[in-house]
Amino acid sequence: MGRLFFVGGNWKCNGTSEDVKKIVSTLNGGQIPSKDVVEIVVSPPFVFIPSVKSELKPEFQIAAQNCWVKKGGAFTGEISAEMLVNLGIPWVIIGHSERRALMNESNEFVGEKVAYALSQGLKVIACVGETLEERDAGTTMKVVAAQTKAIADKISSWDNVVLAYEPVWAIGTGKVATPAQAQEVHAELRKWLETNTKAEVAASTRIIYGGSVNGGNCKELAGQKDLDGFLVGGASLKPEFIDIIKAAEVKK
Ligand SMILES: O=C[C@H](O)COP(=O)(O)O
Repeated sequence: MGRLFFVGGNWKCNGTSEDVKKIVSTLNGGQIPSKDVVEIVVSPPFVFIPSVKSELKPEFQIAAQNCWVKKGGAFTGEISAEMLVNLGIPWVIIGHSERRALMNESNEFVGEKVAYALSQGLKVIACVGETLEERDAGTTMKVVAAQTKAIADKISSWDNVVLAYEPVWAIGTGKVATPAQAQEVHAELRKWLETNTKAEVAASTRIIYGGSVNGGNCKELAGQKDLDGFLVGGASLKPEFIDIIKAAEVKK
């Protein structure tokens, strides 16, 4: 079976309730390809999830931006996977580089989180990616392989995982990876999955790209063989997110 193009919009820690209303209205008014062409997920900050969920068209699914590593309890400030399931939120982003860097989330911790979220029935957008120093040192593949291995070591199925390759140097910088740079890492990641999991997992797992994707560069990126979609930050707050969703048509 082919890999359904996937576009995620990560709103990060942005917006007021007024901003959110505007984004929702833009998304609801946009002409988007049908569900057999693209799967779309938006990830608002936790506090806005219930209103966005009730107001957005059903073509847009919801992802949380994080969840706790195990069952909820005395963990002040955290949101548990069980709570997301309880609210009918199907997806969660785990291992975003901002959390790895700013909250010191290690590869192992990210692997545990992915496993726990999956065990509760959530689908996971699992993020990996190298820093500029790591790329310059020629260690990109070593870094993303270690991040992917820490996840693979903890899970028994990749069915509900989308792997997001997000080079840290391209996030929020306007410095997008070239289509060739993105394709190279995506192909290597697929090869890693083939060698270290199963050929079927490598063939069916969607590997999406994130890092300064916008309405202007999305089509060429989408044309790359091993690139199965996007995780979009800044541009997911703007009307051009609709154009990025439409890039799925390149794969038809
Ligand atoms: O999760 C999304 C990524 O961090 C990309 O963010 P960006 O599109 O603003 O570079």
